Amino acid sequence: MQTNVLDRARAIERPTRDEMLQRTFSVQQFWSQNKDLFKDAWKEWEDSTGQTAVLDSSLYDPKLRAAVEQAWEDPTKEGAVKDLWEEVFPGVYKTQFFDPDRLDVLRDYLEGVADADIPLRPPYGISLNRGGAMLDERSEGHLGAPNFQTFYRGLMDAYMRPISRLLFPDIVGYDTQTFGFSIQWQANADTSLRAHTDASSVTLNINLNLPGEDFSGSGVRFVDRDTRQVSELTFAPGTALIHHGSVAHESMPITEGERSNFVLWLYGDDGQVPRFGGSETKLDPRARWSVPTTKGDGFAPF
Ligand SMILES: O=C(O)CCC(=O)C(=O)O
Ligand SMILES: [Fe+2]
Repeated sequence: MQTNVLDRARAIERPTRDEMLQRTFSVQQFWSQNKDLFKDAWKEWEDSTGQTAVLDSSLYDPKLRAAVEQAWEDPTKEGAVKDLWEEVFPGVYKTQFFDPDRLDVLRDYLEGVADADIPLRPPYGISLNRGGAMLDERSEGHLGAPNFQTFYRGLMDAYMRPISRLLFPDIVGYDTQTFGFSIQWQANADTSLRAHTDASSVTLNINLNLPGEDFSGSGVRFVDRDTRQVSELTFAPGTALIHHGSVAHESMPITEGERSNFVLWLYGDDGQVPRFGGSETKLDPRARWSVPTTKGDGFAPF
């Protein structure tokens, strides 16, 4: 009997939590063998469910969006983008990234994604985050819905890369490749993450909590390698932190409620990241506000 790809994807037997936690070879095989099926299923899901939520630029904070759009039109005005970021710890900047009043659109969409019941691969980097999903098309089991992928691409190309180049000039040239995942911290489930650095040039960490969707704990503690200064930073709905992947950080335990974030990475071809204390390329603003022609290399850090 002929069944459609969506039904086939939904019916497929999935790896157990235990297998995922143990990272058995069969789990890896599951994602690689069903790659094309899941890709087709996401397309069919989007077409057949008449997804009405449109993920577009209206999700961004209006001030950030206006400044970024102006910089794309006239890169000499990029200073207005930089001015929106506050250095809240040495080498860590914060801004209002998404509009808190529009976040429900994104969250409703992500709920629809979960309800689609197409297998999604949780990030198993430093520790398995069972409520999260891989976002970049380089990752097997990623959120492959075309509408989401268009939004994600715009976020990386139109926002993250030029902003990163502006705040961290040394990452220029180490920014061709994109990677991303969502995470969810929840009391009594996945609650924290030990101190680590990211294998990225730059990490953009955006909070997706809705206004009033409160949580306790779950700050991110940063450590300055020169001074050993330690600060715990907290997220309000739609705010983002951006930092070199080399800045050590640790997610403190969540004790109440939930916290959802997008964690987005840039790095160079072959996983290259800038050398600490390396030289900075002087870039013409026009070069900063551009998209590299290099293709994704298909390599996934985890
Ligand atoms: O808890 C956070 O928001 C940070 C997560 C993080 O550092 C990571 O997933 O690499
Ligand atoms: Fe991290």
